[in-house]
Amino acid sequence: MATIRVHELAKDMNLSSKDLLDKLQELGLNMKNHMSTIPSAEVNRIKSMVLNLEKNRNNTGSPVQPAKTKGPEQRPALPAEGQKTKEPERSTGPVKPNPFQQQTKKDNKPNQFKNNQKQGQDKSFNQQNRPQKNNQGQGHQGQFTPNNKAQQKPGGAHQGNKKGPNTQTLRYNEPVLTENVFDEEDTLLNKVERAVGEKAYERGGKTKAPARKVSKFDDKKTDHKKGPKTFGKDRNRFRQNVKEPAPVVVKHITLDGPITVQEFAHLLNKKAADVIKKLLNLGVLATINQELDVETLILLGAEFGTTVEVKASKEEILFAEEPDKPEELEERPPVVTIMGHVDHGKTSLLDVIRHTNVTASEAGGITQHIGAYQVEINGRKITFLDTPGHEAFTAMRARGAQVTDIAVLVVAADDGVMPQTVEAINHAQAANVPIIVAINKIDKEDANPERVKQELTEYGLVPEEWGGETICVNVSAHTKVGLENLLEMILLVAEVRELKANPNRKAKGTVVEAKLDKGRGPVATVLVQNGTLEVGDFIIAGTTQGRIRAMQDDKGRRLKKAPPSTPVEIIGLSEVPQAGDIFLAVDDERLAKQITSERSALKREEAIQSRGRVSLDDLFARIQQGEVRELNIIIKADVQGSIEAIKQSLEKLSNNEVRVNIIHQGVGGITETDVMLASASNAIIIGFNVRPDANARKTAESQQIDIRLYRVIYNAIEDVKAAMSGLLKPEIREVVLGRAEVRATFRVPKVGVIAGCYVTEGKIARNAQVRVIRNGIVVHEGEIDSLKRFKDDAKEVNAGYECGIGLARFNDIHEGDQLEAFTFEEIKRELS
Ligand SMILES: Nc1nc2c(ncn2[C@@H]2O[C@H](COP(=O)(O)OP(=O)(O)OP(=O)(O)O)[C@@H](O)[C@H]2O)c(=O)[nH]1
Repeated sequence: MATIRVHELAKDMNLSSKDLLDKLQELGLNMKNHMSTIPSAEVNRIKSMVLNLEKNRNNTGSPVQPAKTKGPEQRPALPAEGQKTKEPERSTGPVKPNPFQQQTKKDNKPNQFKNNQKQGQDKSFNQQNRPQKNNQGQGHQGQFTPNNKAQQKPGGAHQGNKKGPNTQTLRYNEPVLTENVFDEEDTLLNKVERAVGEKAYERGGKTKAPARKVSKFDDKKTDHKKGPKTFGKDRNRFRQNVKEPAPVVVKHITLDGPITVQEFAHLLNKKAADVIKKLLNLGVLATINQELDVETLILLGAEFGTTVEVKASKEEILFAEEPDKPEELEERPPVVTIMGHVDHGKTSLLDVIRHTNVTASEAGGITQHIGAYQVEINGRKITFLDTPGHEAFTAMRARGAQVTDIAVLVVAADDGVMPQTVEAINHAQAANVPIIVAINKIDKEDANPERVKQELTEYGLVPEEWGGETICVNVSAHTKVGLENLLEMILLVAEVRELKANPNRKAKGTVVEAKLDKGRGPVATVLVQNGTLEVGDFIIAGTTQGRIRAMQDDKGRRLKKAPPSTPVEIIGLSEVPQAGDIFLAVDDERLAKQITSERSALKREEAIQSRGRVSLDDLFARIQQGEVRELNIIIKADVQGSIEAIKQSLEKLSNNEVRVNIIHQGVGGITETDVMLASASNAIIIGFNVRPDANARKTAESQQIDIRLYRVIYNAIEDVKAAMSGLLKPEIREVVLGRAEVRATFRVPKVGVIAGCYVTEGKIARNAQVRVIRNGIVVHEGEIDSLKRFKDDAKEVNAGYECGIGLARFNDIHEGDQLEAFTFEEIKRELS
């Protein structure tokens, strides 16, 4: 279940986390701190509750809004029970009247509220009054009227006025019913609110209404409107239950993270079987030792009338710092990445920009390679990232760091749009980064910038002069023509984007490059993205930490401070971090060390997250749950024609529930870059007559990317179609046994060609199927005819050994080919 943190919601609502927390507190929602989680499904509802709270406050004159007279300053009106401070763990906070109920129909409110209205005001009434009842803990005969809520506050006996179902008093006196009234919209928030109410009720009321007994009726949809029969029956049952000794009900649990069913049952003071039963009601099938994620625990706790709070890790608290206020933000230089096809002039362009602008302003300045550098144009700075564009995008984005503000796409005017140009466009578009096209080499005779522009339109980049939005600049890295214009355009785009950061806070940024230097130890080039990094700061980056001993910029100058958008080389870290790691300056060393040790826990979380990756196997279920609205696909194939055919057929599969997006396509084998893009964009990869290389396979495995390989286009389309409609049944799955490299070939008379191979991975088994891969493309698939170690037949040959392989009915084996042995495995379909 997706959740959102309080601070994120606060940011979204343009409030400080503290303000929002106060408001939530006021609404009786027990959020402990800005890292507390709110289920996404409740966000809209909470928003409207908070907004209504504001509205009601402003609306002070209205006589029909008694709740506003009970603002936070009126809290003492509620009984000031000592427990609140004595037992913070068990306290659910002051329970305030819910302004929710003061909505009028014309209010623009979420469905939830509309339903509340439909179901009767009793719900809001209960929400409002039960706590009050508890607070007073005295008999109350239910003289409640909407205009007299303030006077009603002290009320709260358990014997109700049963004059009729339409009197709020009646409902007020029937806590059992309140459980059922919410059935239709029994969301987590409702449950939490109820838990809040019940807790208060229990503390103040003379009867300890056992939440467990109440929950007995949970599954019954007891709608009081249906008639008094059910109502009375349940009430009687409730009364009987009241006489029993109340079980110890745990009202609040604080957890550090996920725990098992058994552990949770123990904390709840319940039998594990009861917990498993409740889980079943929630649609979760779990065993006693199964670990439950925090969202499930919160939901489960609510089922038992227990609020579950999950403590944010130190790291979470640290990373989720208060958002900057608009007045604290200052303009920062744009961070630019240069991308493009091989040999189109990226390096030349970067070099000429750097040298022209560096040497001009820094006579004799030494430029050194630190993976990023800054240039100054008309007093304004631009930061260039010197890493290959797609790496900057995918590697860093895959780690959650978005560093680039603008992508400069270099296209050679004499060559036009090429495969890597398209790849670069796809990467930038997937990252939502604006593209400026630099049409390079215009000094060449056969340069044809107009043709380049024409070609670009096919990829959605329509030049400005043709009525589009893409800035295209003609340049030459050789003659330096157009360079200034290009830089000005970068600044223009930066200005439009209003790139800002707060220099007056602790630094946060991304590691761009890192290496181990013999003399200096771990050296990292980092890009400061917010705040100011200073010598002496203690930073953490990935799983490493350390105090910055020295900093220098791309010109080799020692720096004491690095403001936002500055790339600097730092020394002082204990280990080499990874490019793409987010770094953060922290206040003390102890905390930093604690946090790096907490990273392992975070890794576990990442593993859980990667389980959330899209795969064809569970696509349907996830579409049904509303988790997947778009199916991102990367297509790699042996020829362009196949790509087009697959693309068109797949795009046609889009329906109302899910849209099929081909985010990248290309001719050739599946590479690590494809997998990284899939990882960053949560895509699946479809390979047609191509294979992933070793790195791609490893990365796909670790990132849990679904790679589907096909030899028949129809099968690919059918699989996606079946997955989208929940009919996919991959009973048989291919298992790769190993790979061998062909080092030599021998023609044996009457036998055919024998490949002298070296097994590089896994094993080659005699009875396996084998495919011949040449430059990432499958050229043959068939059976092994012979497998020999020296002169002897072998059943299988393991990695690290040489062998001779003959293929059945196939002799066109070349030196350098890869032979991949595979077999098929039956997969038992799990019931879903
Ligand atoms: N005539 C001309 N040649 C250029 C220009 N820019 C680059 N070249 C030449 O094009 C070739 C490739 O340039 P690079 O800068 O290495 O291209 P690249 O895109 O960085 O190439 P990779 O690093 O291999 O991806 C070199 O021989 C450059 O001299 C230009 O503006 N005009």
